[in-house]
Amino acid sequence: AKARHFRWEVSNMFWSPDCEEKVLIGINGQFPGPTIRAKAGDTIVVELKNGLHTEGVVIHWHGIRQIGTPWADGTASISQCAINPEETFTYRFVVDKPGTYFYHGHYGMQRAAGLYGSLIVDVADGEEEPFKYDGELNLLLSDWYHESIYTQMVGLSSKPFRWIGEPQSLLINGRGQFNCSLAAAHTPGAKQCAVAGGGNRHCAPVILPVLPNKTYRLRVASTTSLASLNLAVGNHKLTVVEADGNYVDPFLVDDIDIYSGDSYSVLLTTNQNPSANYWISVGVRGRQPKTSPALAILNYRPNRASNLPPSPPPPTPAWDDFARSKSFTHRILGLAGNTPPPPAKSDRRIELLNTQNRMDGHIKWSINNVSMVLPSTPYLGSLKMGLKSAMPPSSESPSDTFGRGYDVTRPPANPNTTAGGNLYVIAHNATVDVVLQNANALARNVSEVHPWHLHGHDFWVLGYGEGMFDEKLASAAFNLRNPPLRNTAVIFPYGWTAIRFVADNPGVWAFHCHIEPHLHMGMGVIFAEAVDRVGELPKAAVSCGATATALMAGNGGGHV
Ligand SMILES: O=C1O[C@H]([C@@H](O)CO)C(O)=C1O
Repeated sequence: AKARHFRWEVSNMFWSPDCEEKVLIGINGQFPGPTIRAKAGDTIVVELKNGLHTEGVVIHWHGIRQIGTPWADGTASISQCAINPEETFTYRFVVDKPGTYFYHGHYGMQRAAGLYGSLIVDVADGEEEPFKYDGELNLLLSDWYHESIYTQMVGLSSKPFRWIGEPQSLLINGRGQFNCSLAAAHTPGAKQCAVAGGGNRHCAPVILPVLPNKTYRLRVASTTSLASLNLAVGNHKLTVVEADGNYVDPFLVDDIDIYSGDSYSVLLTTNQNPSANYWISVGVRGRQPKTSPALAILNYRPNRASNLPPSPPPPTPAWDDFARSKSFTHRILGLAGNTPPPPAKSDRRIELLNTQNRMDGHIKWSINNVSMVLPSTPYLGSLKMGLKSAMPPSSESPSDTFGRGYDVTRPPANPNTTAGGNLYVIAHNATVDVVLQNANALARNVSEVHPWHLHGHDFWVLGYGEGMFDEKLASAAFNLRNPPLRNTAVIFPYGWTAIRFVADNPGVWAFHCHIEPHLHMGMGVIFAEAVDRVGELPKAAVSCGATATALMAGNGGGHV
């Protein structure tokens, strides 16, 4: 294992991800940010300079558990103080497990401003993947808005509420096509996009060169702000082998659904007519699509990349065919002999009702009727140093359950909600079940998809169900034999999802809907786990707010 050093500077820059020029957040002049490639067991060291001039920044290493380094998780207000303009913070952490990961901003809505990139961990020397392939291709998927994140955030907290709407473009490796289609020949009324991006290097479509009769590992991750996606490759089937940095029991599909926060590896064999190229198409699912699919070209060499595929791009399944989405999701299972089974019993069950609510004329998302707000002093420091005053309003223990009388099939009878910290204190090494219960939103006959992401852990997905969670029926149906390990799990409209994790990683960890505006509107909770066991905190992680004041007064108590 070795240490891999990176020196990065985050800055705003002009960029044209879909050929329309906007300002986004890049790293070292690149968008998406540089790809980190490492081997399992390596230590990653990123010296991150904030070149944004007027706002803080942090970076979260999505899917990396940060075992023993909770201060490097990169969550503002939770694991560290945001890095001030012109200052540098050093992230140092071990990537202990091979897999397909990514990193992204976790302060305000900076992820949606383009602050993201890929993080790929190969097996350690001498180890082997449980499948074979000849080559590898990487696709980082995102969605893109033409309004700035500042306009979006003001809208979300305005009275009346202004929703961000659907994205203008979908991006593959940061490249999209707005107002035109690469496949205009097959898309009535569409204007043909220039194949090379009309000379604009930012939006030239992604070309993936392959050789015939080989097997490729396609790594796919989604860091969308809102969109749930579906990816298909014309004429080719896909074998799913990895989800969120964990191997799965391989299964063959025509296409994959991918929610924000998910990552997959799929194997693709180039066994089609070698004289043609093929489309890779990424479209919207789960919400009424108003965004054109993003297209990339699977380029069978030695064909020219500019030879557009002769057949139409594979269609995205109907956005509201949830039965199809569920059957895909239910097929994801742990790999026998590789994925450890979950503990047979849990010590605690936390049931979280997800509702859309009103608060003083604003629209919010609430968990057990409390909409999450974050404190000005990050939790990891304030809890470690015992500073109660640093907590957000009404951070008294939130509830482990919600009233079973709640009707999840209808808009809330009383939509009023309050703000709070949603801070759950979890005992060291406890086995915890979390049941995420979906419900009807404010509008009638609307219940949305929410992908929930847990920091600091992988969890087993024990099961999915429809309607109100029923303890007796559900726990009998839990899959304790071969559930998949993941870090992100979706709740389907009007349904519930049950997960299990072991609290074996002291720290303060966010657990939240990965849809950027939903988190911004309060859709999350915090798990504070055995903070007394956390090692000495780097000073830079606590040099703000009440922890800075305590340190100046000499009350650090040896915690930093
Ligand atoms: O949080 C959301 O708000 C809107 C809508 O519910 C209210 O305008 C929407 O589609 C969301 O996902």
